[in-house]
Amino acid sequence: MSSTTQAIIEASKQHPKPADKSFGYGTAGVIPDEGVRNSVALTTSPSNENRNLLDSVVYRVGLLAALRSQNLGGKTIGVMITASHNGPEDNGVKLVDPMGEMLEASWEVYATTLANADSDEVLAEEYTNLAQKLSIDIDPESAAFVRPNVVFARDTRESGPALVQALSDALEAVGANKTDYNLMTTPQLHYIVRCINTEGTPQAYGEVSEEGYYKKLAAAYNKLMRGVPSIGEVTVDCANGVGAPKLRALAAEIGESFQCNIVNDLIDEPSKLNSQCGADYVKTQQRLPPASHAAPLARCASLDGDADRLVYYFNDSDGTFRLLDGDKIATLAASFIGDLVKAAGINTKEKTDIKVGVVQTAYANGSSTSYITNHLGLPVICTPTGVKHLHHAALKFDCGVYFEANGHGTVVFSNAALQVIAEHEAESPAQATALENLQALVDLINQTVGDALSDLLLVEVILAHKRWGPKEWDATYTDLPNRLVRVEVSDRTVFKTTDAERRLLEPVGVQEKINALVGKYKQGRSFARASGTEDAVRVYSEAAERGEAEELARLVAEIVAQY
Ligand SMILES: CC(=O)N[C@H]1[C@@H](OP(=O)(O)O)O[C@H](CO)[C@@H](O)[C@@H]1O
Ligand SMILES: [Mg+2]
Repeated sequence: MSSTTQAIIEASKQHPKPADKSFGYGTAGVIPDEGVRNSVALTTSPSNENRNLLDSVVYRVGLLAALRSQNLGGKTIGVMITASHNGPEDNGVKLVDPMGEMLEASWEVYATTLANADSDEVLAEEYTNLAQKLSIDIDPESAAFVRPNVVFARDTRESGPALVQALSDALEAVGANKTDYNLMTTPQLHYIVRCINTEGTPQAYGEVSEEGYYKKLAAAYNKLMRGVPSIGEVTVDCANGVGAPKLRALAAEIGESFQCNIVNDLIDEPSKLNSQCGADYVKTQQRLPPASHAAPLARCASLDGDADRLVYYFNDSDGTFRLLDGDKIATLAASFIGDLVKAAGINTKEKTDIKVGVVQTAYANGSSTSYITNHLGLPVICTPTGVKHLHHAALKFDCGVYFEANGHGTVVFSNAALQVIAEHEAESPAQATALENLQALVDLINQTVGDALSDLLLVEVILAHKRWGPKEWDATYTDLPNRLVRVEVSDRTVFKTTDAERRLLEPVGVQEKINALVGKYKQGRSFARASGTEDAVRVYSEAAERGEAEELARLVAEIVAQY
């Protein structure tokens, strides 16, 4: 047995895997998937149970992060400890690949294999097998040994520090270089990883530090706001999570051109995380967080617990709540960028065409899809749920705008587009201004992953440029009434979909029944798919009238419930 495997076994004894538990990789690229966490949270001593459960998972993910780094010649890999918008007693861990993307999908199975190894010895064996399969030399004494580089951070959850210890123990066992970035938002860690791996290259993404992140965003924001009158304060609900101190630091760096009123910033009270606040609360409850006391027509936004989701909303003059979700953010961003590209004169020259496109999931409101296609004249791609799918599809465009309806998304530019934007020569002062704005926009947007802080600044810039309040933004198109229902079934795995999850292949015959129902409703659309994060099937429906959308959802849910 090598000294490394011996060290792995020794350290693993401090982080034993709970018997009778198995772990999976969820839709969000988190292990364990949210279903496992949530079911654990129901036990009598939730936080202790959770901590024990995840301890072994995080230790093993640490081993995998090191292997991933070695497999990529020593490139730096990121590990983020967070459970996002979920309850404070939950936690999870995600890996970040070198360019700041989520872990390549083919590696998810390795994560699952290591996480589920039954004993310390089996774990060491699986680790060795994996290293062999990937031709990685794991002996630090060997000449071919590549020292792994791993950086990590956590959100504000109480279980975070103990899990960081588990991670750290794994990295030490395999002789990795490690840097602890302590508290960070998920997108900040993605930024750091990309900066490290591109440092000193023509693609250098920014200064490798949290300050560097603030400086980059602040400079871009201030450039875009030059000569643009302020549209006043935005109220931001930070879900009582890590986004609060980070937004405050960002706002301080920007200065007076960005006015925000931060609410729900109690990070010293961990039980308040995502409780009665945050992007998920607002989206699912369709109401203001009780702590926000916004005046009618005042702009409000909510982040989630790790600040990678953003939704906007306002109360109309008559008091009705209006949500400006990820679809509205995507359409706003796509139209603004499309206009800038045109105004910069880029698309008039055949060779330097920049094709802007939008990526959505089946949960995007049908009205948003029609608006993008018919009004903005831009192509739309629909992918399965989960940002890893959207991000991948967005890379097919020169400029790909992707958002899930729940507010997770960003804009990605291809290298060719970046080059055109950097080198294009403006032919008039108006073109020059548009071009400068486009160049600043590239810096303002966190292209590694959906980033609530970066997206917030993006929306603020666009609204200021358009001189729009939330009502004008909301008026761009009217959402079709819709309904999302959660149906508990005995085995959700029997629901198999195709066509970006919009149609069921199995159980056989169910799709035909859904089709027959949908046909009866004006502008009706409905689909059912197994959730990747909860033990349930989700049914979505929309139709021209509220009552019809509700009825359609109920009837489709009844069909699903029979299985
Ligand atoms: C309808 C819906 O909102 N689904 C969410 C939810 O996935 P499900 O697979 O539907 O449970 O959690 C994912 C992770 O946060 C998120 O990416 C996705 O949008
Ligand atoms: Mg999140």
